Amino acid sequence: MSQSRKTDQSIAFIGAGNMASSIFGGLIEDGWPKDKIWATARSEATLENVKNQFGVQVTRDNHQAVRQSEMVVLCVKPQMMKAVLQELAPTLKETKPLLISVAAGVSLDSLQTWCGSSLPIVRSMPNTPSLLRCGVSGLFASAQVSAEQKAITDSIFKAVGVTLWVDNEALIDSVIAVSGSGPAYYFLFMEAMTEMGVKLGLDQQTAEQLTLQTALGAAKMAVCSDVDVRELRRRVTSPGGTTEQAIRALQTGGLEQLVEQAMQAAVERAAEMTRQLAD
Ligand SMILES: NC(=O)C1=CN([C@@H]2O[C@H](COP(=O)(O)OP(=O)(O)OC[C@H]3O[C@@H](n4cnc5c(N)ncnc54)[C@H](OP(=O)(O)O)[C@@H]3O)[C@@H](O)[C@H]2O)C=CC1
Ligand SMILES: O=C(O)[C@@H]1CCC=N1
Repeated sequence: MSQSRKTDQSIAFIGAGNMASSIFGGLIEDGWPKDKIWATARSEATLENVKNQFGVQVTRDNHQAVRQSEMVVLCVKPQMMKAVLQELAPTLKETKPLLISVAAGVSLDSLQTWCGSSLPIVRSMPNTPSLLRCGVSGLFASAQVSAEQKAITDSIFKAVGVTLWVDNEALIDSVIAVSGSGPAYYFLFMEAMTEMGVKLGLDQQTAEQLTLQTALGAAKMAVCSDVDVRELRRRVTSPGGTTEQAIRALQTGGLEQLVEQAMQAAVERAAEMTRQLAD
């Protein structure tokens, strides 16, 4: 269990979808007591699923969850955030919890305005591998967040992976482009490799297993090795061999430029959402 965490504190997740369940699933794996985790959602179906799968406390009443908790993790869609916070404002004013938002494209200024009182707020950008405690989260704290609250926030996200603090809020959009959205880029690559494996005559299951185990092995090597990924790639690429031809096809097809365009598009969308959602 993580050392700096105060296990007597309760934590409320407002929204119990993909990201919230990835985080509280990881927290439970890390030994966080289930009875100190609250999750809310709109539908009974979501709450029932979450209760059955994770055994956390559930309610459709956001106020009830917030009243029970010292920390509130906001895990609704960016477009829902304003309505949720404005509705919760009186309770937040009364209980003054630490707020942690996971939403892409919602600024600290907007969050502060919508909750109607000056609260300590952390913006986080985790990713879904948090469910397996293999996540990575970028974090940025508002000026009101104390050193102790920063340490607790850090321990929450460390329970589900690696944490990195950025010193400028705008960099959260860069974190989104790299690691928040990043798992989807790799999944797309895996989809394409599996599909081509099938076209090359392998059955679906074999193609998929070869692809996934290769992705896992490559990621593990990249993380564990003491040489960089360029060198790891060089070691696979025998001069005059097969990999050289495959890499040449990827590079002449514009892979690097495509990655740049994709990540730029993610950053631009985050900035656009920030402008659209602010008022
Ligand atoms: N998915 C990802 O990889 C990442 C997502 N994020 C951020 O996480 C946030 C959530 O995304 P994600 O988990 O994918 O979305 P989901 O749609 O999976 O989850 C949203 C949840 O919010 C609940 N909800 C909606 N309205 C309310 C309300 N008024 N009160 C309480 N709960 C409510 C929904 O309830 P119900 O189930 O009943 O509809 C649902 O459980 C977003 O802001 C996103 O930017 C950040 C990093 C990565
Ligand atoms: O696609 C999104 O907007 C969210 C944020 C990062 C990953 N999913």
